[in-house]
Amino acid sequence: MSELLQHPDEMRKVQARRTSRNCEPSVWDNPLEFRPGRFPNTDPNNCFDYLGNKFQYLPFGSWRRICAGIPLAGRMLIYLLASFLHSFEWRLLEDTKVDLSNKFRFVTKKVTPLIAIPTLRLTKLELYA
Ligand code: HEM
Repeated sequence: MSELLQHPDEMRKVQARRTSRNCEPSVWDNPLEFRPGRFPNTDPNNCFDYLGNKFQYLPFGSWRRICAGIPLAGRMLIYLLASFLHSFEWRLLEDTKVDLSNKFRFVTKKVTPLIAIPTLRLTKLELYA
């Protein structure tokens, strides 16, 4: 990855150069590659913390209006995902190909919605209560 951008003026320049696919190779190493492992902040040298200090990655906003729910979201999202994976088998509709392309609007959305079908995998219905 190229050098980090930390100043708002630098970030504005980057935003101005952004392509319609919302990717910036000078900031992100191979930005179109699906590589979720680049985000977790387990490595102290990793710049991708989400606390609003690094302007190339602001999923919760920054500064005065930064998301008030970061601590809750940080804990709950993992729990929610783990519960979904633990409690259900997931499959796609027949002949579905996963399309990871996105459209950049106010929020980034998938071009093709992904329909995933859950089926129960726990042994007792009470466990879903
Ligand atoms: C993955 C989950 C979440 C994401 C990605 C997210 C993202 C954001 C973003 C981008 C903002 C706007 C920041 C700005 O204006 O600069 C925001 C604001 C806010 N979020 Fe979240 N949020 C999440 C979960 C939550 C949760 C769980 C809560 C509360 C339980 C919450 C409460 C708030 C509040 C109250 C604001 C307004 C803060 C203000 O304007 O002062 N968020 N969030």
